[in-house]
Amino acid sequence: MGDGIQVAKLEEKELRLSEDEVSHLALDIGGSLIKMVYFSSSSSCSSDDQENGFIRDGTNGSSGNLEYRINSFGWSGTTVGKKTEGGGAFKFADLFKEKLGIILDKEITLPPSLLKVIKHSSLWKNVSNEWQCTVKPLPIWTVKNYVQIDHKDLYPYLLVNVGSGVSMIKVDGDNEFERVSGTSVGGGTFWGLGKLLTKCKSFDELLELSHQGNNRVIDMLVGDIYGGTGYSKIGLTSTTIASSFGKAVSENKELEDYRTEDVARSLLRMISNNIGQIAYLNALRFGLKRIFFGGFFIRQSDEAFHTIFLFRTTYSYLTPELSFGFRLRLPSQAIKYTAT
Ligand SMILES: Nc1ncnc2c1ncn2[C@@H]1O[C@H](COP(=O)(O)OP(=O)(O)OP(=O)(O)O)[C@@H](O)[C@H]1O
Ligand SMILES: CC(C)(CO)[C@@H](O)C(=O)NCCC(=O)O
Repeated sequence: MGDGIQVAKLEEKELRLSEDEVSHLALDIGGSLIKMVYFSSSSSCSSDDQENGFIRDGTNGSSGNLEYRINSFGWSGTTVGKKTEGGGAFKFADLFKEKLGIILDKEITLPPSLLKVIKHSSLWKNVSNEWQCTVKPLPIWTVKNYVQIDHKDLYPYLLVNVGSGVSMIKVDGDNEFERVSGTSVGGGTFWGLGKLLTKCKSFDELLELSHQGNNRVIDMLVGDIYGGTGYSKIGLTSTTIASSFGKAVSENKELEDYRTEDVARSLLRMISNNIGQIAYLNALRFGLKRIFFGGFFIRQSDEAFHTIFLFRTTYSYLTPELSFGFRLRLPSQAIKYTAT
């Protein structure tokens, strides 16, 4: 049996791997999450994964308590190929060496690894132009299409990696790229601020809460300012958010008086909108026609991605030629949202 790719769930449990089981190990130690992939000869993974050469789902523990995890790591292989990415590969290199006797082969995730992923043909190979489905419950963005990406017409594009923070990279060719922008208001902001505001214990809980909320309870909308008319003259709709959390200014309420669901929803919309806007402006800045979004923040949340896409639909009259909103969800396909 050939090598298989295993995705390990670190969770809160100790993970024990032996050299016999693992031929290669790769870690991506980010600001919020550790992603781990290992190649095993005793494979029980699906043929699909082996064929694609990608992991199906690599969400693992948070990187906050990595020191504890390294100390309790039962594996001490030295001959295994060990590849690490992300800022943590640098930060924790000494700890890996001291505690585990492992010298890390470091690579900065952004952008070389991600670029390889985008270029990799298997990412797009099952993509169909015809496939469509209805996205609920968001009436404006009702159609999403899987799209075929022409590899010969890939560049230039903007890569927006939404992790703890957000990096925006202009990619001009196979190995030609430049980090052109970023924002500290990203996935870590949603998780961190959301935790403080709602007392949620986990990201999943916070995300789930946000799906049940109504942002209009706290956000000030254009219609709240203009009333029924007038806003169309400045190219806005009554439901566009004029000011995130703006209603809280004039209402005589404390945080506890708002439903945590609504707080979480406003936060998600605020952060996603901001990312959409900055991505959009950077695409305009460099005349880029295509934007890819990656990172675990949008991977996990359709709502976040929809909100980013909404930004595009709101301002589509400005740049009709811009293809906005290709989502990277490994190993599945790119999804393009189309306004109806
Ligand atoms: N199960 C999850 N647990 C925690 N955060 C999650 C989860 N799923 C998605 N996220 C979101 O993904 C973000 C982390 O994304 P990602 O793993 O791409 O970045 P990172 O590599 O940790 O950070 P960076 O690249 O900025 O160093 C979190 O801040 C959170 O918003
Ligand atoms: C620091 C990184 C690159 C770590 O991946 C990321 O979290 C990021 O791009 N933060 C935003 C930094 C800024 O541009 O303000």
